[in-house]
Amino acid sequence: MKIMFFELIRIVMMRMIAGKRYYSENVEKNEIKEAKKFREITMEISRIVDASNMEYYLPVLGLLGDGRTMRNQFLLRRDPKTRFLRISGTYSTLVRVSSLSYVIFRITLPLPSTLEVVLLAAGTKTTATTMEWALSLLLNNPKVLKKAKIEIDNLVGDERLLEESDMIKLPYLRFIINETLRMYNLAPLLVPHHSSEECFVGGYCIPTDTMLLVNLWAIQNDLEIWKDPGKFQPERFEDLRGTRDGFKFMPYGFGRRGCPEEALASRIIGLALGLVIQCFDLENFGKEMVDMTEGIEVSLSKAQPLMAMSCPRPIATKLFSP
Ligand code: HEM
Repeated sequence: MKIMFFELIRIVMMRMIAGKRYYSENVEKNEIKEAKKFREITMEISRIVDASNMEYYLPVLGLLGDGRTMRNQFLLRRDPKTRFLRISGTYSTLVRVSSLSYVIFRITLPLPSTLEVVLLAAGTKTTATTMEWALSLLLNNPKVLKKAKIEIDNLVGDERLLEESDMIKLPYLRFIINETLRMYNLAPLLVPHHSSEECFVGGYCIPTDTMLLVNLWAIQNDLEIWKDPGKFQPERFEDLRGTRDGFKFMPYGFGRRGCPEEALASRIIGLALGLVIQCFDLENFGKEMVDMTEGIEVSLSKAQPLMAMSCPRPIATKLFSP
């Protein structure tokens, strides 16, 4: 499941950034090599984002250069004629009008932008791994999974697939995603913040130029705020008015430096997870519960990738049969 969710997100991100899929079944042969390289690089980006950087402690090491330079050169290659971002192969005319790369290029001309790399770094692992956690939790809680299935079936029926516009009418699916983000947030310490001037936080004086970490995990699992925080109970979100109700739940951070793609991420996760639930009967691989051990990276990922057994439901057979 981990591989599939990552592949899906890479495709969505590249459609957004470059205006085309990074890989599909009918790509030309010479593009396959580039697609593989791109996949390796996005995996490397995740590793780098998660790792401590020796350069922070010994700045002189920066002079030696590292894989990031190579990565950025590859990702930021632009077509010499059009100057559009080149990730894999040539571009269709669609790219010229609809890709983020085009918009950024128009704004930042003539400087190459690293925003695309930032989006890949910030958006790929967060979204894919949240889906993996959510599905792991559902497999360990079959009653919740059944309830989600009933909600989707009642709304959508068996003649069509779930669509983005349905999301607003599926509160239980939304509660499941919220509960996943409460328990397993990919950014348990958010992103380090920095005080540009002296300020007060919780009564403490924070001098200028201080790095501030917010322990989001502690807030979202605080026994004084949440009843049985270790239990997966999507229903608890029924009583929560507004997502950030008193700042006890803020999986995407808050304020000017909060995640700019909260709406995009929740739509992608909702739609992808909803479609998996709608189209497949899923079971644990083996008799044991899914292993929920957390990895050791800075971002909260699973130590063991999720494996699941899936059987297409009648709706999938009906809609996908040739
Ligand atoms: C489940 C999915 C996601 C989660 C949980 C998440 C969470 C976060 C968090 C906690 C922050 C830091 C906020 C803070 O420190 O106050 C952040 C920042 C950011 N996120 Fe997301 N994010 C997700 C998906 C995405 C996606 C899909 C994209 C892009 C396509 C994205 C782009 C960014 C960027 C660019 C920033 C930095 C914003 C800044 O520093 O001003 N994120 N995200």
